[in-house]
Amino acid sequence: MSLVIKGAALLGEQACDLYVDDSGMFVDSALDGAETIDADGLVALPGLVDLHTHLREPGREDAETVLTGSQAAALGGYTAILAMANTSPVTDTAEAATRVWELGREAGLVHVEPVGAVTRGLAGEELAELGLMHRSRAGVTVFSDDGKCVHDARVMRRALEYVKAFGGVVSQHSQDPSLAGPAACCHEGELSGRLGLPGWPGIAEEVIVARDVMLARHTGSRVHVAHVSTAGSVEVLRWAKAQKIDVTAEVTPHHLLLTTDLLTGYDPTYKVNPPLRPQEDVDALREALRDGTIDAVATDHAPHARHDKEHAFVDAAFGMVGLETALGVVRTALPDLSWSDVARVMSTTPARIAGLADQGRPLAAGSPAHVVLVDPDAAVTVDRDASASLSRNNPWHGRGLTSRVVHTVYAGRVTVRDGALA
Ligand SMILES: NC(=O)N[C@@H](CC(=O)O)C(=O)O
Repeated sequence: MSLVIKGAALLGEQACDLYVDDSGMFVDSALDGAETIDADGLVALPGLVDLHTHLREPGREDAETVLTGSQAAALGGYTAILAMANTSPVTDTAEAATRVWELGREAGLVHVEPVGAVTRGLAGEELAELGLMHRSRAGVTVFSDDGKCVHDARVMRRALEYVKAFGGVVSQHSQDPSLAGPAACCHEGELSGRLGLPGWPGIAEEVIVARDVMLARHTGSRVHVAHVSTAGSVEVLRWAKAQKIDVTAEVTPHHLLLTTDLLTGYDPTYKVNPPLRPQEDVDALREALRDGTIDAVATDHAPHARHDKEHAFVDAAFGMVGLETALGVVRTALPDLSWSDVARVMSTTPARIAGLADQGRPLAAGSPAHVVLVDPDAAVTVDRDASASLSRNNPWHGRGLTSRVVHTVYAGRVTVRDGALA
């Protein structure tokens, strides 16, 4: 079915019409019998790309499946997501990666790109089948033990050397386990002491970021820093970029807006890894995203079933859902960010980091038609029960956010129409 998208403001600038042919490509003129989408007053951006999504299939289909995660992604304006490897079983073989890729194609709502584990079983010891995963139909190029840090420097070095051969990248969960162990659950500071919660100090992140930057320089390979959360990590990244070291970084929407004082009520909804930090860190992260020190926004969408989250704070699972709210949170946290900068940090750059040549492309003839149409001024009150995700661990419930995803088009197919799954 061909499409005409009428009157959308491209990247918030001049309004024009976009034409899509029945093969899902943008073309120069309207085709006969095309469906019309009225986009008057809406901003058009290239479909969003998420470098960091946890789908729970296989293993925990009660918390999320590839289909429900894809639905949540489409509702959030995404046309591609990278599915993290910490499923059960772990995505550490070519077969496992291919299966996730196939499930994504069957769901058909966004491109689902499997992330391969760096080490077998995420155990941090032996490298997983990196080359076989890359050569599989899934064509894995991003590798991560996310949820766990590749803490052994020798293993990290070998992984970087290995993936360099085929242009892969290692996305690191930076958490030195000797500085922030398994019990650490709250930013270490005056508040963690007062609440009696085991602290997760910023330095546990920063020492790994610093080490990995040096390993990237030494190997000439590519490191991506997942969910940066501290001002100290930003300083290291700023230095590394000035040295032209091949390192990129992402920040989550929640680390751009929420702070550690939310933990005073011991509500596990706010338990996340890395933890929420003080306002000084939030300010540094915003500044780093504006000036390009941090390259991308990635959701770290981490759905959890109620019975894994509703526990005493120390025992509850880490994580928050975020696909459906990411754009609104970014707009609320950084209202001065231009639409072309939003497109850069939520689509173009993440697509480049993940090597997704079909995504994050200009909205122009010759590109695949992946587009999100946003009402820039809408005020939305988040309702966790109106979500497509199977999980309800939503820290934005009841909060007001600016801007609303109205329509999403993936490969020329309308996946979201008027804010609902098409
Ligand atoms: N980000 C989170 O808080 N949780 C992640 C894994 C992790 O990074 O701990 C998850 O898989 O639930």
